[in-house]
Amino acid sequence: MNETMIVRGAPQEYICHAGAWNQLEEHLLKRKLKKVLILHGEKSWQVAREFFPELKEVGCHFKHYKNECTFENISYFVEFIKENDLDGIIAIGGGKVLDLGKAVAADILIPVICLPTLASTCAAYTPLSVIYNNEGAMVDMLFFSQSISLTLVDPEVILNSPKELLVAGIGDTLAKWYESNPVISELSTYSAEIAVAKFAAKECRDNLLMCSKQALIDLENKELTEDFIKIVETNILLAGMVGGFGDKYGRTFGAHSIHDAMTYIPKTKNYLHGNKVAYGILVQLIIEEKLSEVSELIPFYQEIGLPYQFSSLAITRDDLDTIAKKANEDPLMHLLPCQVTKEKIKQAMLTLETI
Ligand SMILES: NC(=O)c1ccc[n+]([C@@H]2O[C@H](COP(=O)([O-])OP(=O)(O)OC[C@H]3O[C@@H](n4cnc5c(N)ncnc54)[C@H](O)[C@@H]3O)[C@@H](O)[C@H]2O)c1
Ligand SMILES: [Zn+2]
Repeated sequence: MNETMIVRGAPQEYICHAGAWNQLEEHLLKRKLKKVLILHGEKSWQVAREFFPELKEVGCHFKHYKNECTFENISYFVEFIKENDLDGIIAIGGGKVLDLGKAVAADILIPVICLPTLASTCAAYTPLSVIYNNEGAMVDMLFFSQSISLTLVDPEVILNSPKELLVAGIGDTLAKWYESNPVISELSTYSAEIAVAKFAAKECRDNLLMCSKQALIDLENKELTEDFIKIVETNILLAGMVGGFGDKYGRTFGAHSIHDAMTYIPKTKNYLHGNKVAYGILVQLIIEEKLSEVSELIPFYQEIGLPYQFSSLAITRDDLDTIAKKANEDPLMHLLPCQVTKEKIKQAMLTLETI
């Protein structure tokens, strides 16, 4: 293997423990930040505000964002920061608000501090943002040359998040292994970067299969346990490492191609990203003729409530041709080391229905 790979960094500092947010002001002062924008979502702030520490020496401008992480929102907050002469951003909430905070900070090269309120994505780890338009369609993905300055994960805050978002995060993170492994396995030798990505992807799968059930019970009982913290860190930190180190070998392949194709069926809009990706993992495994892995995963899906049949995602047989066609048009689908056709994709979805 002789190709250039880019390792995209972790946050400059990543700290995860109960009460981690309480040291926020110390971290701001260490960074010589004096006046910051506190960017938050609406629903997430209802949960986050009771955990957010009082800042005595640092000036704060609280603003909540609306809609999506759009280019318009990025420009709006860039201007707001310039007008108010602010020197840093604290982004609090789910993946969308963290992505917005990172994109604004990267545009004017000021530090961004991420305080996740969900463990549904690795957005609190990665130096990249997914950009949408106002209608909610994804339009771009921006990679930044600056890392997040600090990620403060307080698992106690995440213990107050909705169960279905953690389940979806588990589905999305599970794909890290099932998508990267077939592509990495094709390489006769691989670099140190890919070795780290592969290790992280395997840890993701092993932790999720081992600890998810208990972590979801703990979430329901609001009990901060080792299993719960393990799942939080798996979805945020380990998931981020797969893409961060694996570069194009750690990105999204088959399962996400199925997900993306499903987004062309409007009635699936209300189903969470991670749920559709989880379904896509099973379709991908059938295309790869790994039926024993499908049989191993289905009891896990049943246990934690991930969908394994298209009917659970409001899809009917009439939609299968569209999904198969769209997925087959995605070049990433064809990075899988087996022949993929639209007939094979459709047949995989039909086979899954019978398992
Ligand atoms: N940058 C990256 O590396 C990366 C990776 C994966 C996904 N993403 C992006 O992340 C976004 C998805 O993120 P998400 O799944 O976190 O969803 P989200 O940010 O849309 O949040 C989902 C909903 O949950 C609410 N919420 C947040 N915290 C809450 C809490 N504690 N309690 C109750 N409600 C709460 C939010 O207000 C929102 O309504 C997408 O835009 C996706 O493209 C980015
Ligand atoms: Zn995903």
